[in-house]
Amino acid sequence: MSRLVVVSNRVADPRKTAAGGLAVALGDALSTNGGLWFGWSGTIVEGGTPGEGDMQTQQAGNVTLSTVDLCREDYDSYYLGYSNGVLWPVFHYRLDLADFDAGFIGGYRRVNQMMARKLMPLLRPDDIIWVHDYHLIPMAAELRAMGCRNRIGFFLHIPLPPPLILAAIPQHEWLIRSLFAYDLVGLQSQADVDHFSRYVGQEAGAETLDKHQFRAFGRTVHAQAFPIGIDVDEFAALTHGKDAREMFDSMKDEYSRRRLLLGVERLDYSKGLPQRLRAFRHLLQQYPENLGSATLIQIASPSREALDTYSGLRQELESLCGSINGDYGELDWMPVRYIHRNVARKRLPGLYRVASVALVTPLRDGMNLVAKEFIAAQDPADPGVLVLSRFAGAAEQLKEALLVNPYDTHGTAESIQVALQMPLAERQKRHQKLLERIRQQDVHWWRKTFLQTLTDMAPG
Ligand SMILES: O=P(O)(O)OC[C@H]1O[C@H](O[C@H]2O[C@H](CO)[C@@H](O)[C@H](O)[C@H]2O)[C@H](O)[C@@H](O)[C@@H]1O
Ligand SMILES: O=c1ccn([C@@H]2O[C@H](COP(=O)(O)OP(=O)(O)O)[C@@H](O)[C@H]2O)c(=O)[nH]1
Repeated sequence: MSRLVVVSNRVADPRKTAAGGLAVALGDALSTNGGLWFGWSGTIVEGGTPGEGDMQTQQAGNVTLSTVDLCREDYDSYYLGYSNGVLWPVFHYRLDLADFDAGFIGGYRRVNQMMARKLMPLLRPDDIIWVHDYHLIPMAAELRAMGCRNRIGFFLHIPLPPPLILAAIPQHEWLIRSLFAYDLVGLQSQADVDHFSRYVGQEAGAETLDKHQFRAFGRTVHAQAFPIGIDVDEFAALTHGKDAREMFDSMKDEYSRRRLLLGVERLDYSKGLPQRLRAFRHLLQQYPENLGSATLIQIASPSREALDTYSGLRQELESLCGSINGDYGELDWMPVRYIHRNVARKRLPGLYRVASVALVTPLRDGMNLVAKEFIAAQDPADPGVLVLSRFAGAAEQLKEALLVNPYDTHGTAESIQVALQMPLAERQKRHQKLLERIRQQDVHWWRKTFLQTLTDMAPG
């Protein structure tokens, strides 16, 4: 059997819990059959040389972790600058937040070249290589230029926007041409595949060979949706673990008297947090029976804080939470409990299970694993209700959630009220169907279908 080599910006010990959907899913994918996980170490070296970085290797069970340090200049231009200052906002349809500083692209290319140079000697001829996410789009092209003939697949964890939004990136043509160095390109949703198909047709004159095969730049690439999932059984088991039980026991008394609404995410502008808080304020104003009862716990874990857009968002959010508590709070009840810290993943199931309603209302999201974790953690006899943005990748699958438009404050507040009032029989029916869906396409399905499709392909 071929060895699996996973390449991603974030690398995490699969035996430990990690925040961020990508690290969690890849840890799971690798620990099934073992392999090599290669990427950034998370270390930033002050005063180091651009394009250079020390490499460390360690063994974590059956997974070898090989990671490379980045110098400050590379981190600033590759990670903060191009990946999270250009690609992240544009791919999430936020041209207004992009910083098209011409200096960033040099660092992005330099780090991709360095990563390819460091990875090349570690590769064996029959390795299957699986590259992840927007940080590393040119990785296959760099490896091919160094003579790599292995099968290489790519998975984009974030949305792919429509052609005219993508075309705002000065290097859009080069980025998409780079994707044709892969044998297989995986996307989260059918909407993303449609955008890819339209882009390559309109901007690159690609020939569509069949619904998955596109020919351009002298190469054929296979592009298909592989919606990422979670390990449902592992997550359900976590729900009965010591940490989750402690969390559940400490909360259940209070929330048997009140109603808990829950939001869990990185503090990111793609997650629609200010819009959600405005909808919650509207709920309290419009449906006063919720006063003294409905409580929103909002966990917003720190993320990419060196970028101004993220620190500005934090201020906006804190001001909104403060004003809702100031306007509606009582001595014995505060409507919003806001936590700007990461909560350990093993404790989250206890919180999910106490909640009557989960608010997963991103403005755009590649998938959103929190939505799936919430479903997995519910008690089927008395399940909570998922309020889900129609703009999350997960909405293509989770049709029995209450789908909302997060830009519509009134409509979202009304749906939250419907969720709070939903009769038990309807909650059970919706939950049963949602659970079936996340079981059908879980993280094992995701790994197996992607890798089987890649393995079955003749190397290009
Ligand atoms: O590595 P960070 O900069 O700290 O950010 C964390 C991760 O955020 C993004 O996650 C995405 O992947 C999830 C799993 O497929 C998906 O459910 C979610 O919708 C995406 O936002 C990012 O794509 C990862 O590269 C980051 O590691
Ligand atoms: O305080 C937190 C916040 C989030 N997460 C985990 O981080 C992942 C977030 O993945 P998602 O796909 O929802 O969004 P992303 O952050 O990857 O954009 C999920 O597994 C969450 O359980 C966590 O462990 N602690």
